Amino acid sequence: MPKSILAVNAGSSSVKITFYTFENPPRTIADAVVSGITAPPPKLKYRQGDKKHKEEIKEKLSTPQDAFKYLLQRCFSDPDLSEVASVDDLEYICHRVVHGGDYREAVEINDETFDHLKALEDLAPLHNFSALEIVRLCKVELPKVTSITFFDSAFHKTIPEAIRTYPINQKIAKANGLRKYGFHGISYSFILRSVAQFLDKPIEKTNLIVMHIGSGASICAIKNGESMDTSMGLTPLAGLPGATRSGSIDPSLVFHYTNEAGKLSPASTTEMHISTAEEILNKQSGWKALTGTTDFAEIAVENPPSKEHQLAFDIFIDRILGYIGSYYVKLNGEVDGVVFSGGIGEKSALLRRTLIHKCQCLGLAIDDAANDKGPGDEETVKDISKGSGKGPRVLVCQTNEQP
Ligand SMILES: Nc1ncnc2c1ncn2[C@@H]1O[C@H](COP(=O)(O)OP(=O)(O)O)[C@@H](O)[C@H]1O
Ligand SMILES: CC(=O)OP(=O)(O)O
Ligand SMILES: [Mg+2]
Repeated sequence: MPKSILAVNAGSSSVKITFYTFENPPRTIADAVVSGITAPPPKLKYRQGDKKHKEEIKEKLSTPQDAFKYLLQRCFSDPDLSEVASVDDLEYICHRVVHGGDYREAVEINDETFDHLKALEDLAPLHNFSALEIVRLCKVELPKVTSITFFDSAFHKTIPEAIRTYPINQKIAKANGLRKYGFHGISYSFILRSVAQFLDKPIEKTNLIVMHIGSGASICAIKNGESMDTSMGLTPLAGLPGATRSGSIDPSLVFHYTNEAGKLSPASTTEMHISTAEEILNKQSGWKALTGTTDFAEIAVENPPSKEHQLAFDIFIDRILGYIGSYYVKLNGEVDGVVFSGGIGEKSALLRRTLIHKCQCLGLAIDDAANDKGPGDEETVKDISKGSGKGPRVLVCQTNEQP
């Protein structure tokens, strides 16, 4: 039987896997996702051709590794999924790894590259740890299958020096790799390809402002088909707030918040070192700190249940607006499209409407009916703009972060 490719994406609140045929172009065989790992009970969604299935998971799955094992087990034991009945049916496993440091392209995992990625973990412990644990699990439990890691940061290798450099001592910056890397790049490159095709423009002539807004949220300015700026930085903490992340704040704030900022947080393990400051700003901030929920669907509602919910919504809108304005200017007003993607961007008509109404001065407008309807299941890109077709299009893109 022909072999398959397994793609894995361990996000902050979900693990998604997709099986593809090993051919060019690959065809999707099945995909499955466990979501709600940080807001139990976890939920399973499964799709194979026309067959769709949703359920609440009874088992306790508290880590992405648990979720990955659960997903693999489910798929291998599904009698309808005869193409992938066991490990022997897999040719490659492609892993999404958030932080690739100076790697500009994908790499095959061997002892040397794995060790290099482990060393990088200090820069992004909260984001690389889960994915690398899954890479390690595959190395040990599925040793015959080649693992390839694809990096979120690689798409942003084109960001110019003046944008990627922090104004700090450059000797220290270079020695410690302290610069803007940027993330969500697998998603941005999928969106760029899909939107350029939708607009019938060559990729290298396409200029976009793209929002990838989910539990982790970022925004990217794409000029002539290349990333020119993005809101995340050295780590995914910078820029927009998220489910549990503060986003950009005054860096001094953390020393006023606690005098233990530099100490190791209790969440650290022998393998993963996180400072108390990183723990607070990455895990105890964002919507969760403001409202108690990590689920933006409870916040983005017409009549929010509390004024804190309204405040969380208003803060998010304010921060996104700041970047749209800045990127519009950096792109010299030559913008083909403003694109919404990620769990919130794809599903919240209210957020899209609120935001675009505040961007009228840039010539952006949406068709309320098209916006309320959102994209259909099989629709990768949907145009929700109003008007003659002049000025930037407002689009929703159902992104695919599977490497
Ligand atoms: N209808 C909705 N309105 C607003 N937010 C939503 C809606 N549906 C899902 N979301 C939010 O999308 C986020 C998850 O986005 P996703 O991109 O899948 O996350 P991750 O960063 O884990 O990959 C969650 O905060 C979820 O609450
Ligand atoms: C880079 C990042 O923030 O990823 P996620 O959205 O999966 O948390
Ligand atoms: Mg995500």
